[in-house]
Amino acid sequence: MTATHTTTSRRPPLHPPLPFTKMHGLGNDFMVLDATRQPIALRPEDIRAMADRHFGVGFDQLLVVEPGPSADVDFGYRIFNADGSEVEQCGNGARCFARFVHDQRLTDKRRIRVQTCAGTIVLHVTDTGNVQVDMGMPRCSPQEIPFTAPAPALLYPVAVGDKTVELAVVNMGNPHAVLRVADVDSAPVATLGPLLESHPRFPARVNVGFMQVLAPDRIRLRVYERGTGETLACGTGACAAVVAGQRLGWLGRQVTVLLPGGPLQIDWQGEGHNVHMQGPATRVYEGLWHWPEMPPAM
Ligand SMILES: N[C@@H](CCC[C@H](N)C(=O)O)C(=O)O
Repeated sequence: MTATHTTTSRRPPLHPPLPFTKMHGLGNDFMVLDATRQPIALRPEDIRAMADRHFGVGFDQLLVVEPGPSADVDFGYRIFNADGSEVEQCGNGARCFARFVHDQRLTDKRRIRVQTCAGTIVLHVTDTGNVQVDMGMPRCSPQEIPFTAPAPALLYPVAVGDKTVELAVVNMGNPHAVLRVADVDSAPVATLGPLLESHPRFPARVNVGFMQVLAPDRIRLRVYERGTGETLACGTGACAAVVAGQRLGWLGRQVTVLLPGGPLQIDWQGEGHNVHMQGPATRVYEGLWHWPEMPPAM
């Protein structure tokens, strides 16, 4: 999919409506487009218009299903945040992706290999309709996040305004910072989230997770997502929190992550292993996107 650039601010009047499916994974919601049957060209401003919760469809991320770019994968998967930025990975989106390609009869395979900007992931549709995702190997060195630090560590002090917070960093295809808090209900997600998201030590910006450890196999988590704001659930955020918590000795190998939208099961057998996630994927409705008339340039 390539962005189009035009010299006029008005779309051609007969631009056909675009079919889409609205889906969610534990309340992290998506507009899903099928670009396997027709090419779809969107500009960041189109995505922002679609994402608008009052004037558009409203979503946290836009997911685009594309033909597999090579013979060893079944599909391509592109992801855009509500602010129009393209991102490398989306865990809840991956589960909805699997459900979508089944519902649309694009494949009948139970094991689906998908190419993302961050590499290949493998999705497995279970008998119960849940989806298991092999999210690949986490990466934790500062340059892989990317994060500016003098040397690798498990926790980094980071100055934010007049405070210093301690955080772990994990790349799950996309960048995550994880902070441990005593109580997620009172955690400063709305204030610290955006400050860390755009902190100069994270040159590609970052998703910020606030984790409350209830037991070695149970955490609560809220995530302020890069390019979107706080969401009801973040799949890669859940994986990153479990990886960070396990490396720090706080968590075991199988953890239930309680997000505001519901629970995810995360399994990480430790260094050198891939992270596995399991959870639901829900179709909400099918719709047609009618291109808005753009206002004339002022
Ligand atoms: N909601 C997602 C993550 C989406 C991308 C993220 N906002 C980013 O910018 O990296 C998930 O479920 O993983």
